[in-house]
Amino acid sequence: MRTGDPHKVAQLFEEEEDLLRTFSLYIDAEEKNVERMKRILPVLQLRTYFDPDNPEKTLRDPVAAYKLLRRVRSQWLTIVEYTQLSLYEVYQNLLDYSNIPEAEDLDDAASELIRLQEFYKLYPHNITKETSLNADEAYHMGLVAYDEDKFQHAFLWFLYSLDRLSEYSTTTEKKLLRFLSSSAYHFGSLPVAIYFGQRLLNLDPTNDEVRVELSLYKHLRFERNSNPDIFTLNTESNNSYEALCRGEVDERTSKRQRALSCRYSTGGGNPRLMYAPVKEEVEWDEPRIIRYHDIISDREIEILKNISRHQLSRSTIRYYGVSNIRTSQSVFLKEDNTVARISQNIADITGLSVDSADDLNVQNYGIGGRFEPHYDASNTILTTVYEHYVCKCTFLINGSAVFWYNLHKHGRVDWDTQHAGCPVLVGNKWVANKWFHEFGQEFRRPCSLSDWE
Ligand SMILES: O=C(O)CCC(=O)C(=O)O
Ligand SMILES: [Fe+2]
Repeated sequence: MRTGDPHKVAQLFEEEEDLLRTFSLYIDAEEKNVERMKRILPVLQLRTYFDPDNPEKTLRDPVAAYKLLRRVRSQWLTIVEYTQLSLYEVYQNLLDYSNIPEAEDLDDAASELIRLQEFYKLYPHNITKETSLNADEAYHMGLVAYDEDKFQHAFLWFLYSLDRLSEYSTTTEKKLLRFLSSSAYHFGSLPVAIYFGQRLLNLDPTNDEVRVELSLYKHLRFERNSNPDIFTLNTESNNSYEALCRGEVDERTSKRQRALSCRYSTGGGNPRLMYAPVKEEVEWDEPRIIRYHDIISDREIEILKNISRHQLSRSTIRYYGVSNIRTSQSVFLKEDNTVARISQNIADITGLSVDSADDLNVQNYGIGGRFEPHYDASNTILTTVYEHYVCKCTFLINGSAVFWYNLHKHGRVDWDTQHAGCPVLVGNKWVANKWFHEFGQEFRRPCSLSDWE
């Protein structure tokens, strides 16, 4: 179960409510049953009282034996009847059918959080500003990071946990110190490993294992000269996609952007746009990326979301199917009034024919949802209508669309059109894509033999 799937998370809320409600019903039913059983017990006891027999007599007297047999059988039947009224089994079945997160689901959710932390270079205190974690929860985060060999993140989570340790915590200072020391060691930060190892030894002086480890770390300290700073996340970027998502746009980009322009466009004199020209902004020169502002209203966005919500299924990518490269849910919408109006609007603005285009594709990304760098082109031209989207050139703008050609006029792929959907950090993101095909545009975007177009 991914926490990034908004639908599943909403379901879990219902599940939690059901669980507590049925538990309360079950307790009421059991309580009634226990009362009933308590009432029948003295009745059964009374029968033996009024019908006393001693063992020797019963052994001698066949009538007494017969009466005893009858009585015991009747008691047994009563007990069976009363205990069968218990709802225990029914309730157990109910529990079996409920969709409760498994231990692996918790690990997956923690793992997703850690991925986001890595991606956006977030410390535990950054990611827990809104919702803090207690010592046990933070300890679990640390364990998952540790298992994935992400020792710096593990260390920072164990430290966070240590800070929040209380009398209610299940995890202990000893456990945390042990993991802090060991994470620091694996990260290569020996002085820190020694510091926490020493603290642990002070707390637990008879622990020989710790003593041995500590002397190993001390020994190694003199052999190794680099001691990376485990407290500070490395913000130097090695991956431009991640850096762009974090908003670390370089100076060159912003200079280039300042030169770009903004205007009202009528789509080359399209009558439908004469009185309501569209705000057109050139956001990038090569490839030419144009943003159309306010081309979809909040109301239309709501309609698209409502139509799509129940039809969404996990997005796929060509040749791979379902993949972690693209973790959204999506649907190609059949034309209804709103969808048709949006398509027509896109056609008017771009001057392209929508007849050969794909249906409007609506995508929803939950927390952590992303589409890693890719090309859309296999003879397509892309328009994206979106909410909450960070692209190469700019930040999210609700209700606007960006447009670019994935293909040169000479028909080959423009390799500069690689793009991505950054992992969602809070809330969820909706976008809509309209992919045009090269065929059908012969007269609107004629091809060219020039290598420069
Ligand atoms: O979700 C995004 O922001 C990008 C979507 C995209 O590139 C695609 O679906 O091809
Ligand atoms: Fe794409």
